Amino acid sequence: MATDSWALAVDEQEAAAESLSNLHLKEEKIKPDTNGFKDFLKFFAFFFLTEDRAAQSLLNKLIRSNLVDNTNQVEVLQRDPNSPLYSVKSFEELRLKPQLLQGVYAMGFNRPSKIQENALPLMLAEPPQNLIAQSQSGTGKTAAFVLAMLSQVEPANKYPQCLCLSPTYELALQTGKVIEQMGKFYPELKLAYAVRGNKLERGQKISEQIVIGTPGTVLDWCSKLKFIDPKKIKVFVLDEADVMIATQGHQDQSIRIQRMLPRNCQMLLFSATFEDSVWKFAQKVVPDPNVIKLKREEETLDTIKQYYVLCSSRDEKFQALCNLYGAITIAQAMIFCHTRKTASWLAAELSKEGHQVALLSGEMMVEQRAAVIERFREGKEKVLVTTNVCARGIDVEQVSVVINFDLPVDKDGNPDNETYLHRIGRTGRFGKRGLAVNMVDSKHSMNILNRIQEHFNKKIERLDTDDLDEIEKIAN
Ligand SMILES: Nc1ncnc2c1ncn2[C@@H]1O[C@H](COP(=O)(O)OP(=O)(O)OP(=O)(O)O)[C@@H](O)[C@H]1O
Repeated sequence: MATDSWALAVDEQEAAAESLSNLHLKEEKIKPDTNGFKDFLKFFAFFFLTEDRAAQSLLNKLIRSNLVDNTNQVEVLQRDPNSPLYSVKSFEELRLKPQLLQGVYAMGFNRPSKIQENALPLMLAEPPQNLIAQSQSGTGKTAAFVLAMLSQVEPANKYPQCLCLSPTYELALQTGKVIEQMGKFYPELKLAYAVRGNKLERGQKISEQIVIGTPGTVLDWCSKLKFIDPKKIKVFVLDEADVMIATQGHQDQSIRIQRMLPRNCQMLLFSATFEDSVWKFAQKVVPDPNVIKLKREEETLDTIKQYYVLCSSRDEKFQALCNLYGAITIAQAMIFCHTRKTASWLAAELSKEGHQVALLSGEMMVEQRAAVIERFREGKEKVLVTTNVCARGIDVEQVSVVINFDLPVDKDGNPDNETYLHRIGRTGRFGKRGLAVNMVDSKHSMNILNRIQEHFNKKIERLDTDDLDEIEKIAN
């Protein structure tokens, strides 16, 4: 389970429990049905966990304007190991149609990203090859398959030839935007969205050459409503496979769509992660695949100075935080809390002290979260208080200090080392030095801190006034 999902689930459970206890106050005679409540929580957690993956993915897309750097090697497993392995260092080498090359350059792409170097020649080969590709979010997968689709379309044929599945309506719109941008100099090329709410007349046929949509609607359009003739599809893309299979029903619908396509249709599947379930699904929908993988860039703690501060209550932790701010100048800090209740309390207290504070938490709409992150990036706020929703995948270069107001724990109350790494990995990026301060307020949390130290085999020192000069240099 993704740890950020866990934090969301914590928040949702907290909210659910609260609203339920309010109900009990009003209707004292009604005894809670504890089993029913547990089922309700399970449903709640499941709903938010699956929703959360799609929301996180959308958030990443909204706040990202650049490629994510990755110096790891690309691993390529070819279907036919005897055929030469091609990779390209420039877009010209791909012999794209001039309108497309123009579109690529207009987007500001000078050269292919690491994953694109290998994926593009494979996807554009003659005959086109099937591909399963995995690389971390932001490494250029979307741009790669969009280019592949645009290259294979015959604009003169006024029927769907490329079909792309996305896990949600919002993600489909984002990919659609990339298609529109890249195909800007190709006016005869049209795109249709097969998403809920997009109602067409019965008996109508779609003339757009590219269709992007969610599995349920695409399935209806291909089978029941017959808006699309699946036998004419040349390229089938399954995007965000890891997010897709987290939603119930999407897996079956995708497989049913895939079964309707012609045998020689090119099948492409993309995913940011490759757990077993994704891999099994990928093999079901992509026959005879080539496989490309790019390992995630490892986060390390080498450039981060870690300290802890001993307190005895939440108020004392807050006081310690104020003392820290009083003692040193901190350029920009991210503060992590376990629940959104604590996060909003802390944000309010810090504001009262005169800090410019931004609050980011799970109940916000993705667009709102993206706007908060953008403002923080621009330096409009100097402190960002958040829960785990924000622990992953967000690059805010100027963050010099990360504060764990609450240490990260999993659902059983054990140290959550992965989340610790992701949280404090927000600082000390790109070779710069960073500072992490952990607030410890009980024997239990001291024990958690000790276990985190052991796990990473890195000493976390107690913060002492003698250290202030040293940490000021990092924090400012
Ligand atoms: N060759 C390139 N040169 C410069 N920028 C690029 C290149 N390819 C993609 N980008 C840009 O990098 C960002 C990330 O690319 P893209 O969205 O394709 O990644 P992704 O791997 O599909 O991410 P996600 O998994 O989140 O969908 C986008 O802003 C995109 O415009």
